[in-house]
Amino acid sequence: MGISTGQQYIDRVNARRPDVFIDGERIGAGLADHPQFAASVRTFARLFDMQHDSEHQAALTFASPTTGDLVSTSFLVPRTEADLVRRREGMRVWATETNGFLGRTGDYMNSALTALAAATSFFAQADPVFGERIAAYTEYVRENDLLTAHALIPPQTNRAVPSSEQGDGRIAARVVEERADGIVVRGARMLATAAPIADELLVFPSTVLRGAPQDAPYSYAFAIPSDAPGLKYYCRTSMYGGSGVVNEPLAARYEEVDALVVFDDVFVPNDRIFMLGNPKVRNEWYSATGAGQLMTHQVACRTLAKTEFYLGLASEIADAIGIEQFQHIQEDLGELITYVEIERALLRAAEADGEVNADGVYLPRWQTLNAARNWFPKSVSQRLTEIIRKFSASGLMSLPGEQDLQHLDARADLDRYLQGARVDAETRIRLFKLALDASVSGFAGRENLYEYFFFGDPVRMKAALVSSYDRDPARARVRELLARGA
Ligand SMILES: Cc1cc2nc3c(=O)[nH]c(=O)nc-3n(C[C@H](O)[C@H](O)[C@H](O)COP(=O)(O)OP(=O)(O)OC[C@H]3O[C@@H](n4cnc5c(N)ncnc54)[C@H](O)[C@@H]3O)c2cc1C
Repeated sequence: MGISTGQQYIDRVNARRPDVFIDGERIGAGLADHPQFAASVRTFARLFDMQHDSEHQAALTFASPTTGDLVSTSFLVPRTEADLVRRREGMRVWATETNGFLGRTGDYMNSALTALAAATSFFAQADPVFGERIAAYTEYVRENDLLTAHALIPPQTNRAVPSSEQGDGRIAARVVEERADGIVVRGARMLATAAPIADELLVFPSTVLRGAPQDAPYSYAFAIPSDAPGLKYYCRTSMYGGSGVVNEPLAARYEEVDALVVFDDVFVPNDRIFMLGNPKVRNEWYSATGAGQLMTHQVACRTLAKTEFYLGLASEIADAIGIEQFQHIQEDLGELITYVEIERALLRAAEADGEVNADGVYLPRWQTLNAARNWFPKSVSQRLTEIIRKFSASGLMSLPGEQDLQHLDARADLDRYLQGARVDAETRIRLFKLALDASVSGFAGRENLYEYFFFGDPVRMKAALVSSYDRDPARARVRELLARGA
């Protein structure tokens, strides 16, 4: 079958029966038409359609190795640097279309699946059958062009103790029964973005939490359809207020729902279980399989597109209200340019310095990507919004609604008093509404939080960076200098 159209994706969303709670309503079907989900579904549908667009098809697709049908480039197993570049070209198209605001485009988890499906030696440590299952599952997702969401971390009840000790061990999702044909899972996972409108939910290990031997019931990796019986989603209130693309230009397009996921005795058949028990092997799920590398490569493409967007937005604002000549404004514009160029350089360096692993997969250089994923959340992402607020100042609040512009009694005042240095009032209002949605609105606040915690807790990620980085050569040079004679 190969690549889906947007309509096929919408039909799938409407055909499913997920158990979804939002704002006091329990929705059992028809999510694509529901006001809380319709906008995000439309955006994802547009991404599916782009795969059929002659302008983008060469970048977004390749011929399936099993059927010859066109499938997403995010499933291309990189064997050479050129393959990695090809993957990046595909990811760049979607990241540019969504300006980096949509974190759950299909290529993110497709990248993880691609690496896991090729990680034969990793799965051989536990049981090769897990490797065979995830390869078959990845082929299923690839050939049917399914959208996957993921849930990785246990609820935040008490971070001072492991999952096995939270609420008598009855809070975090755990295996409560092992049957001949599969497992039964009960409990919760903290958050899954876009899960109610995805086709499949991947319930994989956390990127930062490490399992100890007593965590065996909490140690697993599996996939289920997003409307599997017993699965429930408790969604947060939407960040999109429903007032249209002029008033909420980003939220109206890129709001992704986030949801607490509850497993009420969910049955997972054997062919969808990719790891069971074995916390030690599970701890290396991302690092020893290449999944961490391919996922981070996708994220680095996305965050580059986002940083470029903020550079464009800051430049438009500076020009619109005549502040570009001030030195501190130029300093910030220079900072944004530097971010864009460093991010681009990190991506290229990771690709160029990649290596072929034991399974013959050419992976981007981890140390470079690890630096990128530690650097962006704390140093770059928070500055993007801060710079827009600083440039825009009260312009972010002096913003009448779209309807006021149409009011005959108001129009003359608004045209006069809200014009910019080089733009008319209507253009300026639209630009500043975009700035508001990019820096101050609920949508912007959620994006800030998202980027900060995207890969996990930045504090523990930094600790992992330090412990995994080979500092010996640098330390040896210091010792050598100290030992030198005159
Ligand atoms: C908008 C958004 C979307 C998300 N989407 C998804 C998704 O689709 N799928 C998914 O699986 N996850 C998702 N997440 C969750 C994300 O992975 C987590 O936010 C991240 O891993 C941090 O975990 P936490 O939120 O539970 O924070 P916690 O671990 O509870 O941390 C809270 C605070 O306590 C500190 N802390 C806690 N424990 C320790 C410790 N042992 N050592 C030092 N400091 C500690 C942290 O530094 C932090 O400051 C999303 C998060 C956000 C904000």
